[in-house]
Amino acid sequence: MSTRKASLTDKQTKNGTSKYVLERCASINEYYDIAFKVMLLGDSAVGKTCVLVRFKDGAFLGGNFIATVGIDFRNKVVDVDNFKVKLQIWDTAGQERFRSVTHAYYRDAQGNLCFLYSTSSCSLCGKAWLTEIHEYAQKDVVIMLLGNKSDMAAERVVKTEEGEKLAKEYGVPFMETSAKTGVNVDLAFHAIAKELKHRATQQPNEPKFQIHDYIESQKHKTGCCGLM
Ligand SMILES: Nc1nc2c(ncn2[C@@H]2O[C@H](COP(=O)(O)OP(=O)(O)OP(=O)(O)O)[C@@H](O)[C@H]2O)c(=O)[nH]1
Repeated sequence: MSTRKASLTDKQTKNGTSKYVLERCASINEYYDIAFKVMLLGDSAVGKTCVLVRFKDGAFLGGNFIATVGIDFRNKVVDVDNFKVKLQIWDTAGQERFRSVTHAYYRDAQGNLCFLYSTSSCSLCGKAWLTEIHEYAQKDVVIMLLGNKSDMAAERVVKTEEGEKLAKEYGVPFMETSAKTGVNVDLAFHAIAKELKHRATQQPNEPKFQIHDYIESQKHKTGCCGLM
């Protein structure tokens, strides 16, 4: 975890009044209070890159599938209870041949989003990834299980209940996402950001943040599509 504040500079406006302006570069993403690293894990083609692009740019990468080579990352700053939380999100390659590259990044990540594939019969893939997280990641890493491609109802093989059962077995939250429609994508990242921020700033007498309850309350509040 690292923290940084953009510097405040006292500047004169045209009418002589002074006001604070944030000194920052071209991107608003430069300013944040606290930062965390989050890894996206799962088999090749489950949709890790597409979910990340949906969250970062609000767009869907359709068309030809181009597999990630090694590892890539993107940053996004989200608002959590008046805190600017920067998520540095590592998009890992799902292909087996890059596994040793991925292993090297586990120890620095505070959050892991583990992807299931709702349209593949590989319901046990999620289990393999969760086992791997327990082997390589920090002990207190925040984990979430996602069933992506929920929009492909006709091709669905893994049932919602199977994802829920697996998540319950490992004591982690579960939700179904779609990079195509955007369903629950923002909610997944916001929930992770909120949990990480609470853990980092929680006062001894403050109640623990309940990520499961938060997800359920937001799902109901926002209907089909997660946080707007
Ligand atoms: N219908 C639908 N297609 C999706 C969704 N997410 C991803 N795809 C498609 O699935 C394919 C694989 O998506 P990627 O995001 O590249 O998969 P990945 O998990 O990053 O794969 P690797 O880089 O090999 O690990 C692409 O053709 C996407 O367009 C989704 O939610 N719905």
